[in-house]
Amino acid sequence: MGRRAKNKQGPPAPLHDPEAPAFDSSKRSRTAKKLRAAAAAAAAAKDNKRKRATTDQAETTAQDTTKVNKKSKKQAPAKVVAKDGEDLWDNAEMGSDDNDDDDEDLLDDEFDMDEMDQDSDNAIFPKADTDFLGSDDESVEEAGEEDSELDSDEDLDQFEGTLDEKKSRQIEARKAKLAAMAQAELEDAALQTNIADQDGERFELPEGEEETLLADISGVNDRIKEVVSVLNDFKNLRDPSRSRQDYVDRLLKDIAHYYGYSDFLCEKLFNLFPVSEAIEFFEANEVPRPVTIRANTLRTRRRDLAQALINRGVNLDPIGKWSKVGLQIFDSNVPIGATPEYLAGHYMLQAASSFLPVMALAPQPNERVLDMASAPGGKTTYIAALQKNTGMVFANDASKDRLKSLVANIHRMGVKNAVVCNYDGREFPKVLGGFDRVLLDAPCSGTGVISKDQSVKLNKTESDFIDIPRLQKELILSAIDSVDAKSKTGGFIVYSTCSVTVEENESVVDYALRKRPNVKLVSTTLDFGREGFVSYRGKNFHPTLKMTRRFYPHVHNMDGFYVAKFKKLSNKFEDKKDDKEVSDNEDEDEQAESEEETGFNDEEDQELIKESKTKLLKKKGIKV
Ligand SMILES: C[S@@+](CC[C@H](N)C(=O)[O-])C[C@H]1O[C@@H](n2cnc3c(N)ncnc32)[C@H](O)[C@@H]1O
Repeated sequence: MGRRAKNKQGPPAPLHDPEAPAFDSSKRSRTAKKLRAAAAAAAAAKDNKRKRATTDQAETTAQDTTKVNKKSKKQAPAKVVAKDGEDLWDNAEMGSDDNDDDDEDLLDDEFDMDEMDQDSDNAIFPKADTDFLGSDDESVEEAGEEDSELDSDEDLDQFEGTLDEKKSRQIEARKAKLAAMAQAELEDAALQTNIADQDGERFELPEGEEETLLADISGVNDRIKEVVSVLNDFKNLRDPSRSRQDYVDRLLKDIAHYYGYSDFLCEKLFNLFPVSEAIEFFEANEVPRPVTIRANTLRTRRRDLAQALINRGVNLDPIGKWSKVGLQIFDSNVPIGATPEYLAGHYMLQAASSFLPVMALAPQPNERVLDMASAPGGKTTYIAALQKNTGMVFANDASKDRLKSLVANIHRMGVKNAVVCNYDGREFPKVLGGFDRVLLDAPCSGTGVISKDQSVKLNKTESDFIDIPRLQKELILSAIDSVDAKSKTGGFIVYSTCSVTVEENESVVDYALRKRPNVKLVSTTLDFGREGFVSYRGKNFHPTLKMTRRFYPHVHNMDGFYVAKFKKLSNKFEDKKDDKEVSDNEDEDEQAESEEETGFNDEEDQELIKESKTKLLKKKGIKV
C-alpha cells in the first residue's frame, strides 16, 4: 500500500458535474457545510432531525418563488413532493425504455447545492453566521480604520453620501486587504521553492544512493513537485546538462516510491497522461470514490428509496444529471449494506462507473440479452430492471464461486427474467447465440479501481498485460459472434473494463474491428467521458475508436472505466466455417501487423483455447 493511502482525504466531491475536476474544493466545502448543518440539526432536534431540517428547507425553497424561478420549480432538496405535486425523485427509467427522453425533466429534479447550503446555513446554523462575523470583526474594524484614513484625504462633501456608500467602501477596503494578503501568500510560496527564480536558482536533480534519496518521504514529495514544474516548462527550467529522460526517470522512481507502485505499473500509468495530470491520477487513486447506490426500479422508485433512507438518517443526493437511478451517499447513521431497504432489494450498492456499460447497452423489454461475464450481478440486475423483467437476460460467468453472489443478488433484487449459466465465455456462441444484445464486462487488470484495491499497485506484472488482453480478445470475438445482426431491436455489443490501460481497451476493440469487419463502432450515447485513443505511443487505431469512452477517477470522480459499443451489421461473416482462417488468408499483411501490435496470433490463440478447455474439463473432473 502506498504511503499516501494511509493519509486519506475527506469525502470526495459529489458526482453532479461529471466533467468537473474530481477535487473541487468549493464543492467539497459546500458538502461539508451541508454535513455540518445536518449534524447541528441532529444535536438540536431529538427526533428525526435530518428529515425535519431538509423538510424545512424544502418548504422554504418552495415558498421562495424568486429562488424557485431562478433555478427550477422542482428543486426543493429532499422534500419528495413539491407544492405543485410534481414528483421530484420520480424514476424516469421506471416505465420508460429509453434513457434519453426525459433527461431535460430530470435535470430539474436535481438539488441545487448552492442554494441549499446557503439556506441551511442560515436556518440551522444561525450561530455560525454570528461566529463568522465575529471572526471577521477584526478585519472589518481594520477595514474601518483604513476607511477613516481614506476619509481624511477626501473632501468632506463626498461623505454626505448614504450609509450604503460607506458600507461599500468598507467592503472594497476589505477586499483590497484580502487581495494583498493573498498576493503575500503567493510570494511566500514562491520563496519556498527553489525552481528558477529571479536570481537564476534552479532545481537540480539530486544524485547519490537511491536508498538515501528515497529515505525522506516528504522530500520525495517535494521533489515530485519540483520535477513536474521543470517538465512543464522544460526549456526555461531545465538544467542544460540533463535530458528530459533524466527528469522523467527521477520522477517515475519518486512516484513509484511515494505512492507504492511497482516501477513497471507506475510507468505504464504515467504514460497515459501529460505529466501534471498523471500526478492527479495517482493522487486520485489514494482517495476513496463516493459511495453510490442504484435504485432497483423493479422494486421501488428512486424518490421513494431516497425518502426511506433519509428517514433512517442517510444523507444523500441524486448521483448527477446523467443517471435517473443513482444516489450518492454522503454519510449515514446506518450501514448502507444492511438496511431493510437493502435487504428487500430496493437498491444495489454499485459504483457509479458501473452504471455506464448498461446505459450504453440500453437493453429493451422482451429482448434476449447475454451478460457474458456477469458475477456478482451489478450489471445483470440493472439490465433486468431496464427490461422490466421481460424477455431474458443470460447471466454467465466462468467462476462458479462468484455465481453464488450473482444468484443471491438476482433473488434479492426480484429479477425474474434471468438464466444463470457457468461457461467460459469463449464457448459462446456454441453454447447459445442469436442474442439481441451482448454485454462483455471483461475480466481485467483493475487499474481503474486502485483506490478500492491497492494490491493492484504491486501485483500486476508485465505478463498480466499480455495474458489478460489475450483473453479479452478471445472473449470479444465470442461476444460479437453471439449477436444476431438481424435483431429487430438490437444487434449491439458493449465491451467494458474497469481498467485504464490501452492494451485492455483500444487495442482489444481495434483488434475486434480488424477481425470482425461485420461490426462497426457506434456512439455509446454517454454524454460525458473522454474520447478513446485513436493513436497511442506510435500505434494507430481505427479512427472510430474516438467514439469509445474513457472515465477517470481524477476527472470524473468515479472508478477508471472504458466503454465501447459496436453494432453488428451482418451475420454473414460468421457463417463461414472457420472465419478466423478465412480472414487471415485474406490479408496476411494485416495479420502480421496485428501480431506486431497486439502480440497475439491465431495459432497461439487456438493452442491457448485448447489448453484452457482441457484445464476446465480437468477441473470439472472429466478425464482428457
Ligand atoms: C469485471 S468482472 C464482472 C463484473 C460484473 N459484470 C458485474 O457487474 O457485477 C469480470 C468477471 O469475468 C469473469 N470471467 C473471467 N474469465 C472469464 C471467462 N473466460 N468467461 C466468462 N467469464 C469470465 C470473472 O469470474 C468475473 O466475475
